Amino acid sequence: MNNKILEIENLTVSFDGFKALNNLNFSLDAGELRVIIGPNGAGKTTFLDIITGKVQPTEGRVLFKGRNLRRIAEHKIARLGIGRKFQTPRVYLNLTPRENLELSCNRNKNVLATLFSKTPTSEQKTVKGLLETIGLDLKADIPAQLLSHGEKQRLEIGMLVAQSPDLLLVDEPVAGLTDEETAQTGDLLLALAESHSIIVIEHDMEFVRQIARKVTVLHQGSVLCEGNIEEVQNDPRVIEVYLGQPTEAEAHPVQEELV
Ligand SMILES: Nc1ncnc2c1ncn2[C@@H]1O[C@H](COP(=O)(O)OP(=O)(O)OP(=O)(O)O)[C@@H](O)[C@H]1O
Repeated sequence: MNNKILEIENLTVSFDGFKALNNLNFSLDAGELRVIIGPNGAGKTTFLDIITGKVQPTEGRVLFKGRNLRRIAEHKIARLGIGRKFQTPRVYLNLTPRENLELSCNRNKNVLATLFSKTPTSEQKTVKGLLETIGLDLKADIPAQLLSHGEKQRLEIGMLVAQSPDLLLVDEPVAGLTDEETAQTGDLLLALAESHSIIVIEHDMEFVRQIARKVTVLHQGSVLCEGNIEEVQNDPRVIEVYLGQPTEAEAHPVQEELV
């Protein structure tokens, strides 16, 4: 039986002739947590854009649970079970964490209906469990604008999980977080990995070390290498890619960590 939740075959994405992704092949097992790293411009964001249907392949294909995603609209792909967390938190700041999660649990209702109708018991349980999972049970009823950046990030991850996606795509979840918040986010992703397939894009190598089992390195739109964190860090091609771009080291400490 094929236990791949995601298969990407010979994928090329050209923007006016420039190949942001170049004959890329990638697969993810159901239940796997994968971290993707790579220097600026390697194609990481485009890689996520292709999976969510924001960008269409020029060549090649993306299969999600065996289904070709070509020409399926973004919102329909989301409904098929792919959830994406962007870098900047997108929570309703005037609502509480509990209300934000209730809204996400029931996307069919609008904001007013969610706030003024009685929440079914099953949903209350889900929200309670999620608040505990994301470590916001004690701050469940204060406006989200009073949360720290890290707490907002965890809330948004919770909102994503509330929609019950099979595959979670998480883009740089610890950018701008303190060390403590970074560790908490890592613990949260590890907990979620027990019941979800997750792809995380990240530059922070300390964080990558905390959560990574298998790492994929992208470079110039293709997979440069894959392996566990030690294999990847010691791979001469990876060292070369990061060493060859001294200005990148200033932008992202990952390169300094690797050398
Ligand atoms: N819409 C677009 N039109 C033209 N070029 C684009 C477009 N989107 C991305 N690119 C180019 O494709 C390449 C890959 O970009 P992408 O944003 O996917 O890289 P990245 O690995 O996410 O980089 P970063 O770490 O800086 O976010 C870059 O050279 C970028 O300039």
